[in-house]
Amino acid sequence: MADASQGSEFVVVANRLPVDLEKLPDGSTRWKRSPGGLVTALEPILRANKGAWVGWPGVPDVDVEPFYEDGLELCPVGLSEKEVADYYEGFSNATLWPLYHDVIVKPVYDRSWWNAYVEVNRRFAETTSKAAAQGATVWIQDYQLQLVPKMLRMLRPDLTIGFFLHIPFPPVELFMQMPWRTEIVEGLLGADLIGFHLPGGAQNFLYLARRLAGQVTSRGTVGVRSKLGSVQVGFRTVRVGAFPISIDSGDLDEKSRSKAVRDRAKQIRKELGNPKRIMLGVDRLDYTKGIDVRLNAFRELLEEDRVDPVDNIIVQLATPSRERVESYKAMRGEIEQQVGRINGEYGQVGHPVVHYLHRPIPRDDLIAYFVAADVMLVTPLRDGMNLVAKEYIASRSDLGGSLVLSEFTGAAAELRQAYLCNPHDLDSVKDAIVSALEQQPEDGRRHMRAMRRQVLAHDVDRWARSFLNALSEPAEGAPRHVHENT
Ligand SMILES: Nc1ncnc2c1ncn2[C@@H]1O[C@H](COP(=O)(O)OP(=O)(O)O)[C@@H](O)[C@H]1O
Ligand SMILES: O=P(O)(O)OC[C@H]1O[C@H](O[C@H]2O[C@H](CO)[C@@H](O)[C@H](O)[C@H]2O)[C@H](O)[C@@H](O)[C@@H]1O
Repeated sequence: MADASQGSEFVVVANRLPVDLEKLPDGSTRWKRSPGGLVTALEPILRANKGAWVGWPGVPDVDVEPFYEDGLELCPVGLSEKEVADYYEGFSNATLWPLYHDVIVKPVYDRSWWNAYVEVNRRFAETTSKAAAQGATVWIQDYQLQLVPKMLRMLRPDLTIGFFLHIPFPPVELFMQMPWRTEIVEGLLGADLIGFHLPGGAQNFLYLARRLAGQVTSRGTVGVRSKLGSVQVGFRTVRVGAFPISIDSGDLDEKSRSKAVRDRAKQIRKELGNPKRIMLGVDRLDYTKGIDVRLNAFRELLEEDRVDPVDNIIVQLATPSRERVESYKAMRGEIEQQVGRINGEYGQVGHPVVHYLHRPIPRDDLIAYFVAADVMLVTPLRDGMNLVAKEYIASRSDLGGSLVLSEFTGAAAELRQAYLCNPHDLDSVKDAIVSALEQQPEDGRRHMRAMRRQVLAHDVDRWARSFLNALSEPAEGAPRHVHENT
């Protein structure tokens, strides 16, 4: 820590540090960038605020002291092999993740996973309590740490505590399945401000806080009364609002104009055999992302002769994710089978129609892929925001390309000029793909210009400032509960 005796004035707390420790075959280790949009969004904010980041170093059974990496102050929370299995893979990603993403796969409710979740949340709260200076601002991130706000408040009542949920907050009918629903709502209510991507999530939470308040009161613990935009917890007011996250759009815009990225984009097209149209998917390999949906839509379009396999190809870049969770293992197998089937039926020797990579791509290379792609395919069944859609738009400084975007992403609330589709309706996805492929250049430029205005004006810095400004306002201040587009 910068000054261990005093702690930091600003602390971000997230399940993962922005870097993961990688163990190499020769036994040595190195730090590499962590996967996912949360890290993409928060890293520039922490750099700008010169704060500390509390998180897990990404591998089990390592004990690392606080350290500096590339100018960031990092405070690791170690997890044992069993805690990774029960807290991260189990309760976070086989219980909460599917429950909060519309139960696309069935959530597993397991008491020993819940116990591990409570224990690890306690450890995060304790580490944060030591890292934060007197009166500091602490910003807790995401579903893995929903109990930390209350635990931290009990340890350090002097702190200002914000919480942001990066995934959808489910409607009451789904959330009520959760055996530990009251504990989770009470955990979140330890914060001064709770942020969601969209007003719908904030409304769902307010409704639940109100509903579960009855149970809390009747059990004789703290009474909670909610109104639009805020919840009264004893003498404290907890504010609840919508803050749609974004990206460092200026940086992507600038990089996309560089000669190096332009040249690499041309080289990518050449490497792919200079097809007429390149469609691109970029995702963590997650069942929420609808990678199977876009592949099915493409296969049917080829089958129906609506798309020519010589002229049109898909590149799917998929970062490995949560590989030991059963539903992720199964999905990987299914997607790889789909890719094999489409290539077997429609590819030529040396000319597949689906190019699939199961690995993370270096950042600059990724921007070059965005620049090279005629159509970006973003088809999640459910997604809190989806930063990839915004990254594609920010990278199209040439006003080229078009975006096929699922209505079930947070990004769809802002990117209204995309070819919107319902991923549960394959015809809708197929029609959106065909419209995007056949888009007239002048229409494309108009759509792209409008979407770029939105993404460039609403960048990650603005997101963080609006959340942190609201957090620093006195609790009596007007409740924030508006999406900037609504
Ligand atoms: N194959 C990949 N290689 C490199 N980066 C990737 C890859 N897939 C996704 N990413 C990055 O990870 C982040 C994903 O964020 P987002 O779309 O919000 O979804 P999530 O956080 O659920 O993974 C983006 O910054 C994106 O560029
Ligand atoms: O840490 P992992 O288990 O490897 O997962 C990576 C991250 O995935 C999720 O990202 C979400 O945050 C994005 C930014 O707000 C948002 O655009 C996206 O819709 C979400 O899915 C997860 O919420 C993070 O905690 C993970 O770090």
